[in-house]
Amino acid sequence: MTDQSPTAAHFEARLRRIGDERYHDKHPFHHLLHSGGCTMDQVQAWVINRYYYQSRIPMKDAAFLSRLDDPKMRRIWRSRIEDHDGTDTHEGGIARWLRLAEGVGLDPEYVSSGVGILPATRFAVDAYVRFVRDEPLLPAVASSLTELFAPKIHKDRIAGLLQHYDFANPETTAYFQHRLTEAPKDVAFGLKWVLDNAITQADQDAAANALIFKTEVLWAQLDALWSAYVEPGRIPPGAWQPGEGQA
Ligand SMILES: O=C(O)c1cc(C(=O)O)c2c(n1)C(=O)C(=O)c1cc(C(=O)O)[nH]c1-2
Repeated sequence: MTDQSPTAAHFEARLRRIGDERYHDKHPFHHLLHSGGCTMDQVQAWVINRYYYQSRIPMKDAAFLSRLDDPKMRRIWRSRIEDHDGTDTHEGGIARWLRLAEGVGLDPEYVSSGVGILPATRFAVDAYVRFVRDEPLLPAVASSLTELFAPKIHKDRIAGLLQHYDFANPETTAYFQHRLTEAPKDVAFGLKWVLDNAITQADQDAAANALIFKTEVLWAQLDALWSAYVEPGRIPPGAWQPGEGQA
């Protein structure tokens, strides 16, 4: 925590508590994945579905950017889009995710087509894009603050994948390695902005509720994955069937 008023410190602690209680690092699917317990079908299902989240992140950031009238804030925020889409000289997160897809045996064209995404994943991710597009700026920024809690899960994931799965190597885990520097940069700006702009109790409640909403967007995706591909293994009509989309 930085130098701040007691009210801001109290509010920041409230936001961090939401992560302690609700972030998706506590979901059993992540425990299964990071401890080496996933079958390759389950890993592939995760890579396919999580790609949909990845692919929508720069779209939600573009929607957010279009609402900003401050050029300084637009300049800061647009780096998030470049982190995912890349630039002429730097590869972005989407390309890195597709290398992970290839590494686990999937056809990257199948993965990027969006075919076979679980319905609940699509609904949750689309709800996040709409939330950021339509809600006031304060909750829109606050909803990105789950990234406060992401570096720990990315570190756990890199270590867990490297230890337990043959497909894991510096190339296939590069996506997570890059997020270790990208996410803290984003969140340093986002957290300060939220703390500076959430003045009233109603503002703070709106920001906290936005963060809770986002933890639910993440949790719902893993619940969907679990029910389709772990237990009871009920794959919804139209969703990916193991064996489809192979490289
Ligand atoms: O692997 C993860 O657990 C995880 C979580 C989150 C998150 O907390 O929303 C993001 C990411 N990864 C991520 O890689 C990423 O680029 C990202 C962007 C955002 C966002 O809300 O703008 N969250 C996340």
